[in-house]
Amino acid sequence: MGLPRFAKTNESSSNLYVANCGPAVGLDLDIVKSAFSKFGVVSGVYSADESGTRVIVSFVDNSCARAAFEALDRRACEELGGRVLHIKYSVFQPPLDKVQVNDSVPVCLETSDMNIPGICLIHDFITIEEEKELLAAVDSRPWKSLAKRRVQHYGYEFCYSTRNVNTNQHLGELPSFLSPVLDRISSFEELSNTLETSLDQLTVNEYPPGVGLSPHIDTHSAFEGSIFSLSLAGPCIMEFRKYTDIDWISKSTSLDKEVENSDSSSSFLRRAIYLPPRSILLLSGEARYAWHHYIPHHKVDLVNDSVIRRASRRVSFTIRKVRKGPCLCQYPQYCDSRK
Ligand SMILES: O=C(O)CCC(=O)C(=O)O
Ligand SMILES: [Fe+2]
Repeated sequence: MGLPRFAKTNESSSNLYVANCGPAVGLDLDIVKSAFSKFGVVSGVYSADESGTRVIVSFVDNSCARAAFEALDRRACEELGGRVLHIKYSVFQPPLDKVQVNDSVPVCLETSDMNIPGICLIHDFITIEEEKELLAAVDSRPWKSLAKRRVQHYGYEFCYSTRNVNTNQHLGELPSFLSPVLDRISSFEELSNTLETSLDQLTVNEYPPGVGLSPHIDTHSAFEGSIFSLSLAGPCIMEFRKYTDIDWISKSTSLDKEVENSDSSSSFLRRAIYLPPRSILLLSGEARYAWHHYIPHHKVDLVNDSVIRRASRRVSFTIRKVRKGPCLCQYPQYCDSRK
């Protein structure tokens, strides 16, 4: 993919066009990112053009971009070798034929804005060092290739054709590299409140850019209680849908299906959340049992007016508890144990 297209603007925005810094003057994009990160979460830093001396710094939030603009425009920036930066606001101009954006649903940054009971996102749940260790651990183990992504299963194998697990085939205890994550889950009140029994299944997913997951509810009869999803290496958008007037099972497509069902005939509530790397998402209660979740198959997402490019990969750890009996949830219309 070429350079993302940005245009300068006088209006406040979450993207900054920053002149007089960049790789051509010895400032790699990650150094620029770290200098601007003290003003808030930077979702990406890109070369603005081929010069190597002009970059775009995209923040997740407009107010952080404004703070950086006010602190750094036409001033010498110590962290960037004392260079005097010239900053303007900038807007992303997607080439409409190429970039698929998440159409009209606003993307929340916090689960408290989503109005879905039972959902909770914790940012920076693990450190950069821990993230590196977890990635090294899974990369030293064998991956299984699916059509578009790679997976690993621990505890129990998840079977994609039946969307269930064979409880008679225990693969063994969860691996020791997961222990710090499990301990931290127990130490967070928001997360451990919903946990009645110990987690015993881990699915590791590796998504290349442009690959997502079709809308699904994790099978009620396969997993009980809460589901945790830890994001590593790259960000994504996760969308949630609560279907209101259709047979739910027709929407529970295979996780690997490339094209989403046409939804023109059904109606559903829709929400979206930005999942940054190192965050953990808890789905419990209604969020887990009644809402479909889905990762759009995009290379670029728009989070409000900020452009977020998917990294070279996103790795997720989905941690669950395998169910040994029928599901007795309060959401029978979404429950395969009642069909
Ligand atoms: O990648 C993720 O965060 C979610 C994976 C997921 O929904 C699943 O494995 O059922
Ligand atoms: Fe899922």
